[in-house]
Amino acid sequence: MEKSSDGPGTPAGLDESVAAELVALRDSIDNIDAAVVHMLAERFKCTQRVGRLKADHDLPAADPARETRQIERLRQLAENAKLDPAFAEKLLNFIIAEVIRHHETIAGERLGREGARPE
Ligand SMILES: O=C(O)C(=O)C[C@]1(C(=O)O)C=C[C@@H](O)C=C1
Repeated sequence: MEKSSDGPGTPAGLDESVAAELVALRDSIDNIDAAVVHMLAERFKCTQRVGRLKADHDLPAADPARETRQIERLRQLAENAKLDPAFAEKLLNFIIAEVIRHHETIAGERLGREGARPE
């Protein structure tokens, strides 16, 4: 049987059909990862606008009631999609924590500019 000895990232000595399947699966993973990055970039564009809106109107960075609804909704979506709901919740919390950090930075920058402004 033919053995694959090269190919980027495929172990030497791997059966060719196995190597081909691995490459095909990794192609799909790369496409999915690219989609995730683009989706996240779009989400952060939205949340940066939310952050500016909140800073302009003196609203708190975090909205725990909204987060509770998002987590409930995402857990349900995950369950329907056969994805571990606990993982979905952890991922959303991770993203939201970063968003809140951005909101706080924006609010801090606004405050800094106001403080520097002559009365
Ligand atoms: O919807 C908001 O108020 C946001 O600031 C966005 C967002 C989110 O990333 O989804 C982030 C922080 C809030 O606690 C809730 C939700």
